[in-house]
Amino acid sequence: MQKRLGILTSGGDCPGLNAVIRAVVNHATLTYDWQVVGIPYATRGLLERKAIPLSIHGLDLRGIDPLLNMGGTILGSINKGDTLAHVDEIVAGYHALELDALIGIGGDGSLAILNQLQSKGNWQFVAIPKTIDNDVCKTERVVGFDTAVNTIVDALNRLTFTAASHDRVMIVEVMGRKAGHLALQSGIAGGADVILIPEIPYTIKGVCEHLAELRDRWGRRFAIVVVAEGAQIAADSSSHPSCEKPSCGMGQYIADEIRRCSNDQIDIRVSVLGHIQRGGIPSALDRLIATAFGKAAVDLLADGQSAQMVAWQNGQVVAVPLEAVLACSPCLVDPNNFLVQTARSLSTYIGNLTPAIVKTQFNVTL
Ligand SMILES: Nc1ncnc2c1ncn2[C@@H]1O[C@H](COP(=O)(O)OP(=O)(O)O)[C@@H](O)[C@H]1O
Ligand SMILES: O=P(O)(O)OC[C@H]1O[C@](O)(COP(=O)(O)O)[C@@H](O)[C@@H]1O
Ligand SMILES: [Mg+2]
Repeated sequence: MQKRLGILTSGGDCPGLNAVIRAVVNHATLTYDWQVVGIPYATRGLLERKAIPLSIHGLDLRGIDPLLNMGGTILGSINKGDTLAHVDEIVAGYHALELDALIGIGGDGSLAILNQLQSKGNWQFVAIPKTIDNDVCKTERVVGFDTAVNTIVDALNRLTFTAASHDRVMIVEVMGRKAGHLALQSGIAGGADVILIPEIPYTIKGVCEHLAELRDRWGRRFAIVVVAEGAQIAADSSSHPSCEKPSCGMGQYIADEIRRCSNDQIDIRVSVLGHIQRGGIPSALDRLIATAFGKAAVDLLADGQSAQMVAWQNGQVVAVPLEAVLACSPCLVDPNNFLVQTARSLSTYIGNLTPAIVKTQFNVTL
């Protein structure tokens, strides 16, 4: 019997979502002869009982398929709303739309919501991880992260030479309220001198001493500081911004503090990259991950499986129970991991690793 498969995108958008949709529609249609419908605006589409038929030729009637390299999501997405107050209606929406199965593409927050709905509704459901925060656990790769890292590195490339030309310190604020993967990986790849992430508290003294050392010992009169929007200061400080929402002013705060500790002797500029990090054409790697994940999700449904997430592990795409993923998400940067050590090996300042942090957050001994 022909299956009717729904697909939705949930949470913050990221590059590569349309490439997933393309892969799912193609594989489900061509290999299994299923009908695929898109559910607009995530769970809101289920609530409002909306489904859009999706064809393998994408949007263009001349047969051009723009989905592989188009940013955003043609289905729309939401990352706010009282979804869990409408569980029964959303669950009923799946059945009213006569879906036989659903693929949900989302980050840790979306997957937690979708998991509750699927277990209540007895849906056949498979998840595909996407997030520029890279904080979904049990998978080495997610859709969207690689493009966001490349976007930041591109910005760092540009900022380095203008910083050097004017002997300036450039502060670059990137996304990441709780997870610092984006700041850490782009900071290393972009040659940052200072990387501040939520998982490893920093001190202003540490930042200022490092900038002074660069100048006095190595003759470097410019520097690049990458700061995650949710970076944490080590000592309690009433003036330190907390990041409950995007654009919390972390870059500006650090700029003001460096000015203070240098007696205004350092020329500083701040760039807040903001939603530029979420947009753009997906990288080749993100298209590859998106396509492999889309195919694998369809195969899992064809195999009768449910409540699973497709994951990239040891170079293979595998299925992991959604419950197991949610039990350990969000996945934060382990302050002792090899990338942190790599940054330290270049004498990048990356905060102060204390035994207490390692013990309380990650339960490992120094
Ligand atoms: N269907 C939804 N309804 C309401 N809020 C949602 C929904 N999906 C996700 N969210 C919220 O949006 C935020 C981001 O979602 P998430 O899936 O983690 O995406 P990402 O981290 O990639 O931006 C989370 O706080 C989550 O709870
Ligand atoms: O698009 P919005 O609503 O401004 O959200 C921006 C936030 O989305 C994210 O990409 C995902 O964050 P969460 O999963 O923690 O909600 C953050 O890095 C960023 O702070
Ligand atoms: Mg998230």
